[in-house]
Amino acid sequence: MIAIACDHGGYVLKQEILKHLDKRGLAYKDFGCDSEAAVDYPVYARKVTDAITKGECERGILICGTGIGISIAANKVKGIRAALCTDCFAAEATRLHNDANVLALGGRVVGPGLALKIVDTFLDTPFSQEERHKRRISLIEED
Ligand SMILES: O=C[C@H](O)[C@H](O)[C@H](O)COP(=O)(O)O
Repeated sequence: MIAIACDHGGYVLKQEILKHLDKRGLAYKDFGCDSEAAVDYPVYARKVTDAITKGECERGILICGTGIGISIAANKVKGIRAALCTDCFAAEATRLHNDANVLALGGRVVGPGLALKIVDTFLDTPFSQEERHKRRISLIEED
């Protein structure tokens, strides 16, 4: 199950991503927002990180205007590894190396064509399971 949320700056791109997930038959929970009316991105980041930390969802997608604020907010939560990606190389690498569990996108940065490729790359790439990457992720998780 994929948790997805956005602020007003990511709303239009989120609609494209939802259509794409529907086409692919992938299950998701949409935690809002539901229009282009201004909202506060930390609130929506928390909805997705809660769904992941509670075990309701395995992966998350967060979208704000730049992807920056919403990824900063998400990364404050222990166990969340949110990666802001603007290309497919980064999306693949962050799954292989960081086992990122949240993809952050900037609705004012990437167009829908590229964004959907980034989403597919993120969702379809497994963690490499290599020891050096596991060790580094453990170090991140230490307090
Ligand atoms: O990092 C923050 C996000 O990009 C927000 O989407 C952005 O700051 C919202 O800006 P505004 O309130 O001017 O639409």
